[in-house]
Parts: sequence; C-alpha cells; structure tokens
Amino acid sequence: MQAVMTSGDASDKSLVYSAIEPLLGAGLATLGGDAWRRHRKGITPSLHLDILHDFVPIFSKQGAAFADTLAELADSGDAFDVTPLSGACANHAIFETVMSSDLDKDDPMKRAILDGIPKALDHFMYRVCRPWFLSEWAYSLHRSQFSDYVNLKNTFNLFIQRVIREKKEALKNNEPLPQRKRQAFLDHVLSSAEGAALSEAELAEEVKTFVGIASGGSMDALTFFIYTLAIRQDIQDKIRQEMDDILGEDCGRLVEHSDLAHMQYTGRVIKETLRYFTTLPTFARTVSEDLPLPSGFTIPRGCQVAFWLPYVHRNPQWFPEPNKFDPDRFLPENSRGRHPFAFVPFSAGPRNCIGQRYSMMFLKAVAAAIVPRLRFEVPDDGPKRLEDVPLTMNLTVSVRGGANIRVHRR
Ligand code: HEM
Repeated sequence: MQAVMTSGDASDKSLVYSAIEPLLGAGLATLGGDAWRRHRKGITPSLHLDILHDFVPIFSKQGAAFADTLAELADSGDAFDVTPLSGACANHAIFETVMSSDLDKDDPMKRAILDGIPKALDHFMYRVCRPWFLSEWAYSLHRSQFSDYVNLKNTFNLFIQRVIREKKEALKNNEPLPQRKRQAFLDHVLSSAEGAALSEAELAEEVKTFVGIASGGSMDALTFFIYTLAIRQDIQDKIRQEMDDILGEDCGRLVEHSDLAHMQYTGRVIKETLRYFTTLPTFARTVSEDLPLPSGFTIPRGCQVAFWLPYVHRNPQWFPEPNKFDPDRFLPENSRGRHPFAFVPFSAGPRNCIGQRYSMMFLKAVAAAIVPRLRFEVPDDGPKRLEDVPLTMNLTVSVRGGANIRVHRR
C-alpha cells in the first residue's frame, strides 16, 4: 500500500472517479497529473494551521447550535437517527468556513445543494456498480436516472457560479470580506498569490469538491463518534470528565484552538472511531507505469488499484485484538513502532486528505459543545456492543437502519 500510495506513477485516481466529477467537481479529489499539482499548490496555503485556528470558534458555535437542537429532542424522550442532524451541523460549519455563508433555511438553492449531496453519491455508486453507465452518453439513455442527474448538475453549477461571482464582486469593490479577521477558505484562496494560479472556473470546481467531500466526511465521522458514545457509556463518561477538566464550570463557552490540544483522550476516541468504523473505506488509483512492489510482484501499467481500509485497520500485527474498541491504542507509547500506513483513514502520501486537520478540529470542537451538556444512549432495542452495530455501505459506511439514539439533558 505504501509503495502505491507514495509512488508518483500511481497518483492519478481510478477511472471510476469520472462518474463523480460532473457532480462533485473537477477538483483536487478527481484531477490528475499537472492540473492536480497546480490545484494542490494553489489551495494548500489556504488551509494553513493559522487559518484553521480561526475556524475553531465557528466549529464551536455550530456545535452549540447542534447541542441546542439535541436538547430539544431530549425533552421529547423519543429515539431518533442522529445522522441528518450531524450532517446539518457539518454543513453549517462548512458553508461558514469555506465561503463565509450562512446556511439559512430560506435560501432554496442552498437547501437544494445540501439535499443534492447524498443524491450525487447515490448516482456515483449506481454508475460504479453498473460500469456501462460510466460513460455520460450511455447514462443519458437511462431516462429516469439521467434527468435527476442533469438537474443536480445544473443546481450545483448555478449555486457555485453565484458564490464565486458574489465573492469576486466583493473583492473588486473592495468591500470588507465578511469577518475579515476570520477569513473563509474561499476568501483566502481568492486573495492569495498561490490561489491566483487558479481560474474562476477551476475555483468553482474546487468549491463543489470541498462542499461535497467535507460535508459527507464530517457527517459520517461525527455520527459514528456520537453513536460510539451512546453504546459505550464508560467512554462517554471519560470524555465528559476531560471536557469538565478543560472547561470547568463554564461548560457552555466557545472553545478556542488552544483548548483542543488538551483534548487528548477525545482525540484518541476520534481516531479509534475512524479505525474501527473506517467511514470512507475505499479509494482507488490508476498505475501509469509498471510499479514494482517490495514483495517482488509488479503491478502492470494501466491497472486500477483499490484499497480496502477496513482490512488494513484491523490488521492484528499493528492492532492486537483488532475487533476491540480501545482508544488507548493511540497513546504515544502504544503507537511507537506502528507502521505509518497501518492507520490511514485520511489516506496518506501526496494525495492524502487535505482536510485532515480541519476534521479533527471540527470533531473535537463539536464534542466539547455537546458532551458536557447531554447524555447519549441507544434505545432499548439498539446494539449493546460496538461489535453488534449493523453496517451498510454506499460510498461511505453508515449504520444500517440509522444511528438511532436517545438524548438526555445533563
Ligand atoms: C473525517 C472526515 C474525512 C475523512 C475520513 C476523509 C478521508 C479522505 C480520504 C480517504 C481521501 C483520499 C480519497 C482518494 O484518494 O480518493 C480524502 C481526500 C480528500 N479530502 Fe478528505 N476526509 C474527511 C474530511 C475532509 C474535509 C473536512 C475536507 C475539506 C475541508 C476534505 C477534503 C479532501 C480533499 C480536497 C481530498 C482530495 C485530496 C487530493 O487528492 O489532493 N476531507 N479524504
């Protein structure tokens, strides 16, 4: 895996990615070759640590709004699937940090985008499982699917064009960018020297990519994190204790990036959640030249190589008793000597996830907002052990039948 993931001859994505590109953008996740290198160079500085630090209060604010929603549901006493609510929290954070845009409910276009992201993933999987539809021309013959696909494509394009146009106008008129101190990712790209290497059309594709990938990735990780706490009360109690120690009496305050460094145990639980449930379990590359492996085998030029991370993450050589959920595997003393590619929920090598630090910060900040105020549990008919959680997979993994929980105010 390391040989492939670090090879310059295997940095292009597999052919199947062509099925997601029209919807989620010809951006970092799908581009190959020089175009990908130029985009990555143009965008990386806009996710610099200093910029991410400014995002933490936004994550925290969105976490607090999420906690309010959950608290209202606590009063009803009913069980509910937390997935769409995690998704809403992730989306609010992404719209604000990527384009400093409020996700107000009365903007039908934004709603259409959010409803459209899961549909876009459905189209992708539909076509991957029926590769004769990978060609857009062939897909156009599938009348019922294709009209929905074209509608989605148009909605995404119109929305992104509108966002970029508004941002450019604001820059041209020298209007103060929203929350100047906390510049959104897009404001930063538009005003940076590196970002100037990207045309308006290229940037529009990147915004689509970021909204699509970031919202899906964050929603799944947050859902599994909460579901894990609902099943493992002992872990939930330890996180709450850690948050109480950090926040003290003031459990409602917004957290800053300096608080996150103290959330060591929470960080280990997030990592173990990503190992155990591996929310994005697979991705694939094309090998452009014969690629010799350390084993002596050679992957021939033109091969498509897919990785199956649940297998990697449950390798007993690096994770003894791999089916046991144990956050302390990620204590420094227990991680020493572990192969650097044994734990790769964000991929690794030059095409690793550019949002890895963003995600970890988001998840910790939201945990700090919800865990001190609420207690989570699974309903009586829910799984009693993490091993019993029924999983299903589209492009990402989710809980079959929904991540149903019950919430109590603390
Ligand atoms: C827990 C949440 C997330 C997980 C598990 C995750 C995982 C991954 C993985 C496995 C890849 C490699 C995909 C491939 O090779 O096809 C990837 C790529 C990527 N991710 Fe994430 N991701 C998450 C959140 C995010 C967020 C929040 C952002 C944006 C802020 C983001 C932006 C990207 C981009 C742009 C790429 C493509 C990078 C490239 O090829 O240069 N991800 N992610």
